[in-house]
Amino acid sequence: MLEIEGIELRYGAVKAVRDVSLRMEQGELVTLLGANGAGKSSTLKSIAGVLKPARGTIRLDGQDISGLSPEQLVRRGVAMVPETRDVFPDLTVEENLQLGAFCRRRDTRGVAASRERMFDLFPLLAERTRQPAGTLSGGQQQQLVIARAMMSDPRLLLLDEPSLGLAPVIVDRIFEMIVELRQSGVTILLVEQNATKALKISDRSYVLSLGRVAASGTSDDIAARSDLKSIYLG
Ligand SMILES: Nc1ncnc2c1ncn2[C@@H]1O[C@H](COP(=O)(O)OP(=O)(O)OP(=O)(O)O)[C@@H](O)[C@H]1O
Repeated sequence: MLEIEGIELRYGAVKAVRDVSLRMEQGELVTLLGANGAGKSSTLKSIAGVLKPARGTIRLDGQDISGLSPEQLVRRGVAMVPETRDVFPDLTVEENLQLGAFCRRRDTRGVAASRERMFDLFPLLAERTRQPAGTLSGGQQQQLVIARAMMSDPRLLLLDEPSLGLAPVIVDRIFEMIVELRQSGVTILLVEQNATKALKISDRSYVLSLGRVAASGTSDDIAARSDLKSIYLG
């Protein structure tokens, strides 16, 4: 479904990613691990069209998508939940969710079905539809940004550090929700500092170091390699 070949990503003179290649099959849950600054977020941003590769290609279903805008990519089924977890604080939970469906406004039935699906998965949001999103707790806001991304009915969901800064009990719930989303058929690329938990729920993993792939394999194999821990734990 997704093939990244030899991408280089830059912020001006800074090379954030030097040479990353990765592949994902439809329905897989893949984790990207790496210390701070390894290039994980930049890789996600390039798939979502936020950062254009200076070199290399990104293909979705065999088509080169490296020049497309974030909006074009949402229409092609790619949604990203950035690390910044930014809700629209003055808008209600309901309004935040509806904004996630901006690219399928005419599909009223489909949007209503997605909304019901998200309320099943995130019952806390169903109880708070009229509440301004800025008044939700951190864990609730994380649920809202995942649900908002899911309102575009993506086939590929990019999740950047969904557990960051949350209490352990909430982190467990977020991980359960990721597993439920995956079971519903969404392909997921997950960036996580919480390596132990991420390796437990994912099929395969890539370990990034200084903008390159240092190792890749099944998550069980990566978890068993003690030599990699110092690389991804920093
Ligand atoms: N907006 C930016 N401008 C300049 N340099 C940046 C910018 N964003 C990231 N970088 C640099 O690019 C490199 C890779 O950053 P990136 O955020 O992709 O890493 P990461 O693995 O996601 O780390 P973290 O967990 O800290 O987010 C780092 O050296 C970082 O300082």
